[in-house]
Amino acid sequence: MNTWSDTEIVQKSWKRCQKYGLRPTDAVYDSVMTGRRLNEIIKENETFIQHTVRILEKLAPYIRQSGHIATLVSKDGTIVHTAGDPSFEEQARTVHLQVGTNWQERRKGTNAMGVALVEQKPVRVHGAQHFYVKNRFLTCAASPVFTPRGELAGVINMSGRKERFNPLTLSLVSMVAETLQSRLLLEEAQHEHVLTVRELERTVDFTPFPLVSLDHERRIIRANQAARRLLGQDCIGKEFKEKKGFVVETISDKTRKTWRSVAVYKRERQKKERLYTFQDIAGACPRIQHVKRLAAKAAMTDYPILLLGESGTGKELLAQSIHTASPRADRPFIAVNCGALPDSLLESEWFGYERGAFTGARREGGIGKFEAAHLGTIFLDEVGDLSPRAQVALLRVLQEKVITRVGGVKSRQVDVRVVAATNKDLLREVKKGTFRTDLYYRLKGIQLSLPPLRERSDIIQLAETFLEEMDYPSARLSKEAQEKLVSHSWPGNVRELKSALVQAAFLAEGGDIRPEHLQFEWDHGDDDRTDSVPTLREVEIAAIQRSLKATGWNVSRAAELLQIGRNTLYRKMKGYQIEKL
Ligand SMILES: Nc1ncnc2c1ncn2[C@@H]1O[C@H](COP(=O)(O)OP(=O)(O)OP(=O)(O)O)[C@@H](O)[C@H]1O
Repeated sequence: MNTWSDTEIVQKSWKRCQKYGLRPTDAVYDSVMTGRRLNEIIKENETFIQHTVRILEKLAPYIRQSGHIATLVSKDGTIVHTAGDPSFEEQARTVHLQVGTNWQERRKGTNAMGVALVEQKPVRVHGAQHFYVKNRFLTCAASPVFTPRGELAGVINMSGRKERFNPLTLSLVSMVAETLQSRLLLEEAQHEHVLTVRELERTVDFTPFPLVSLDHERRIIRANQAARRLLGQDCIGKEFKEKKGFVVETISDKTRKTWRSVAVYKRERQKKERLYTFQDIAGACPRIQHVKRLAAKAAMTDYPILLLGESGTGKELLAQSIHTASPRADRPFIAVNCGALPDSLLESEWFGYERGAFTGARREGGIGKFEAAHLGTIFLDEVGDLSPRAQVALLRVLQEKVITRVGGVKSRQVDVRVVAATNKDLLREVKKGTFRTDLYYRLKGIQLSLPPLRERSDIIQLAETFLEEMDYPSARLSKEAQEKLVSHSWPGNVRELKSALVQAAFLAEGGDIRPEHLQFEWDHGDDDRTDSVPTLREVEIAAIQRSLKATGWNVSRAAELLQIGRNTLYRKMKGYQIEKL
């Protein structure tokens, strides 16, 4: 700061003082604040004072030798701390250069502390530049201090007798001010850091995925609740041992010198496109084991297989597993939904069509399901729902092993292995005359029946296996939840079980699954009134319509909501004549 600008700043200050009505020769009115009010101000400036004390301690020998005292001033002008030459302190008191006095320009006229508060820059006021005559024995230099957010925190000042003037004092107060600012900034950064860590800890505790932070020696420094449940409540500080499902990722700072790791629980999701194998069929129940054994044997033959079982018992899963275990494994597996097909589309869908076969047909013609399955396996799902016409068509292709595309004349050989499935009692349909006897025997080379879930002895193990495979690995079944699972009637079988567990694991938020987390679609409790009971048909129609409306008529998603198979839904829609308007 040069003398010229000092002079200019001082002149401006004098003008302000005159405007306030101050006169240089007047007695200065000082009220020295003490007691509670002073304590309050000191408390407000606590951090500021603590940092100043530490810095001034280092400068104490110089300040003492220079015959000055240093003062720290709050942003409202009150001196909140002093340090320096005791011999000068006494004289300083004559003008109340002491803790508790306010040195605002308005009160004490032009002075370095007051002017620095107004101008918010470093300033020197020497001897006669002071407005009040009484203060003219002083030489003072002051610098403002700002908070990390750029707000004025106060002023640091050094005052001495004018004979002890030293041009470097202004630089010194500026340096002290800068050091103070750095300390305030550092402290704020530390606070921020602590807050960020706490915020992070709270947030990660709410995620059901286990998350662990490790130091550079792979010791656990943080673990969320889900991880603590998995690794033990006392895992902090212990060495992290590789655990199945955890993937460790290393994080380093910019210098690449400091680093730590996070261990995230990531169970690889099954690839959707992959066909199921026998390994995917979970269950320790002797009945399911028996079916698996027979199916594995049957896979090696070329006999047709008929799978029987309620909806959601795993018929398609078993059909795919038979294919993948068979010599045809590297050939196509084509699934055909027999219930979903109107008679008018049957032939073109199954046998294909030649170009120009019908209006709207693709130019190049289309390949049918049987041709697509050539040398592989065709899975005829919901085969019990075939119309009489479709039954005839199927019987023919099974007998002759040739197909003719719609609009074509050429016969084509097809070599397919047939696996059919139904949730109907096919023999009863045969007896009723709704299913052809000859077709029944064609399909029933080897018959396998899948047990309904309520008759299986491994519901709990099955549920635990599914939970393990899910994205909520820490969810465990409480005793009471296990009892609820076992006593449920499982109309939707394994599909319903899976869906109920996804919902339960989600509701449990990483904790144990309790009975109230298990919600079954048809579980509405007891209602004793008989007059308002809707018929099952009404309930079904309403549920189907609601699910279709909710999913914008996406049949697959509606079926998921209803926890029934897509095929079953199609069948029900057909039966109840539910159509999109
Ligand atoms: N034993 C099992 N192990 C693992 N998952 C199973 C098992 N049984 C069934 N599932 C699962 O249950 C769901 C329903 O199985 P799938 O579609 O094979 O039944 P479905 O009997 O063909 O049903 P629908 O007759 O309604 O078509 C699928 O998600 C399947 O993976």
